[in-house]
This record gives sequence, structure tokens and C-alpha cells, in this order.
Amino acid sequence: MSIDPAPAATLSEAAREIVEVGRFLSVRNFVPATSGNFSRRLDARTAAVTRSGVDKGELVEADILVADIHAPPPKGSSAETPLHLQLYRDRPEAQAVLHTHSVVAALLSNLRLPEGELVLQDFELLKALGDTRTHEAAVSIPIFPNDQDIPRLADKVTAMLTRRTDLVAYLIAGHGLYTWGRSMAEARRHVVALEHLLTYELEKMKVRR
Ligand SMILES: CSCCC(=O)C(=O)COP(=O)(O)O
Ligand SMILES: [Zn+2]
Repeated sequence: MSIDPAPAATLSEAAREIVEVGRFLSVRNFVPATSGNFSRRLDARTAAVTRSGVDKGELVEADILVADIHAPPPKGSSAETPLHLQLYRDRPEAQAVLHTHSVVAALLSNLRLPEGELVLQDFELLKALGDTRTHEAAVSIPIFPNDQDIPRLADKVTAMLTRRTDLVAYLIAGHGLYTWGRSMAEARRHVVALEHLLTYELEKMKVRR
């Protein structure tokens, strides 16, 4: 079943969605301490992004800032804002971007970095990702080495997204997960499904040892 793209949001609608998703992801332990960051497209040129350094489970409307997707990030916004803005430039259909720091995302990305990607296959839950129609589909999740130079990392991600139109997510080794959606609901579904799929992969590695 395909999902209708969500229309652009007003700043207060976007802020409400971001605050809600922060609580949802925080209670599931996907954004420990002050980790993670979220954004919601407002229109073709702007997006709402979270403030840097705050607990993402305790966001309030004042923690949501407006960024021009073609300009430097606003002062005080997430240290990883360039990774969000780059996605809105590279994926015009993206309406929301979510970045999480779960145990499984940090650990599995570390263990599998040498392969450069994780290929997910043979799980029914794959059908929760984008337009994937069957458990037989091979869904690739690229893994990038972590980098404190976020604009440099954003350039590497852009190069990958330009070549690979099929992607719904990527991992940063030892760091976390980035995924996006045609609505905030779709992006949130991607986080939850991927958390389970990554857990399956980690468990498979234990069984094979
Ligand atoms: C405490 S986690 C280190 C920074 C990070 O990776 C992250 O996701 C949160 O950064 P922000 O600037 O968005 O708070
Ligand atoms: Zn992070």
C-alpha cells in the first residue's frame, strides 16, 4: 500500500509533531541523554529542526527552530542540522527526518562497518519500509564511518543518495540511525521497524558465533 505524501506543515503543526515523536522515541530508549535530533519540512525552502543539547524526550515548542534548507544552520540548532537539510535537498519527497541513538543501532553499525552496508532480507517487517512489498526484497542500509565534521559527512551521504534512489535509511558507525519519510508517521514507522530489523541482525550474529 502506498502512502500519500503529507502536505507541508505550519511551524506549530511541525513543532507539535516533533515534540510528540520525541516523547515516543525517548520512552523506548532510542534517544538516551541528549542524543538524537528531529526535523519536519515546512515548505520547499524551510524545515523545523530541534535545538542542540536538550533531552529530546522533554522538548517544548521553543526548542524547535526554523532552518533554510539552502543556508547555514540557525544558531543553537542541532549540531547535526546539515544532515537534515541535506536530506530535504536530496529527497524532495521527504517530509520528516529522525535520528536516533539506540543500543542496537550504535552496536550493529560498529560491528558491520567493514562491510559498508547492512542488507536486510527475509523478514516480513521489511514491508514497513517505504514501498517494500515483500519479505523477499533486499533492503540495503549503508553504514558510514562516524565523523565529527558533519558537513563532510553530509557530503558523503549526498553522494550515496544521488547514486541510490532506493534508500530509506543509513547508519553512522558507533553513533546511530538516520531515516526519513513522506510524513512524520512514516518516518516514525521506519525507526520502529528498523530497530526491530537491526535487532534481528544482531541476534543472528550471536547465533552464528
Ligand atoms: C550526546 S549525543 C552527541 C551528539 C549527537 O550525536 C546527537 O545526536 C545530538 O546532538 P544535538 O546537537 O542534536 O543535540
Ligand atoms: Zn547523533
